[in-house]
Amino acid sequence: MKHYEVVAAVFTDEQDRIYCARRKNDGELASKWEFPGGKIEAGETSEEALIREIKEELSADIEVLDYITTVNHQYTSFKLTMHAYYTKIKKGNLVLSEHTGEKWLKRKDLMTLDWAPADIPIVEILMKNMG
Ligand SMILES: Nc1nc2c([nH]c(=O)n2[C@H]2C[C@H](O)[C@@H](COP(=O)(O)OP(=O)(O)OP(=O)(O)O)O2)c(=O)[nH]1
Repeated sequence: MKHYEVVAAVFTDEQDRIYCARRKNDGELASKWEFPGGKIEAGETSEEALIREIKEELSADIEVLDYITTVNHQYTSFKLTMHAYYTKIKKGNLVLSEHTGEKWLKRKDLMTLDWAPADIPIVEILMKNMG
């Protein structure tokens, strides 16, 4: 069984809305919503991986802020360990290239999306931390 170690970015805007991105329509997680990010490569720290992935996927330079949580999830065809961090855009806007949709949602509305199952514990934490 494959085991992926992944990092995920939680962006908030000035109204404390959270950035959500929809995956492509293929594979086990087709069209599910997620936090942007991806697999950590050999020799990278979580922070380096997150900065690289967001540059690749969304063409933005970011800063990694507070650690949120780590989720372990067993999918049908692979096992996932995912570390989530609050992040901030340093330069540029988020420009979609690999995702098929994006939304900025208030924390209380996060559960209206069809999330990748591994994201549910992160969404629950984000909803509990409502100011
Ligand atoms: N980036 C990200 N990946 C997530 C989340 N939730 C979740 O289950 N995943 C899964 C989907 C993928 O299997 C893996 C992330 O790796 P990835 O984004 O590099 O994977 P991928 O399958 O889209 O890309 P690839 O390896 O085929 O190029 O983690 C999430 O919130 N963000």
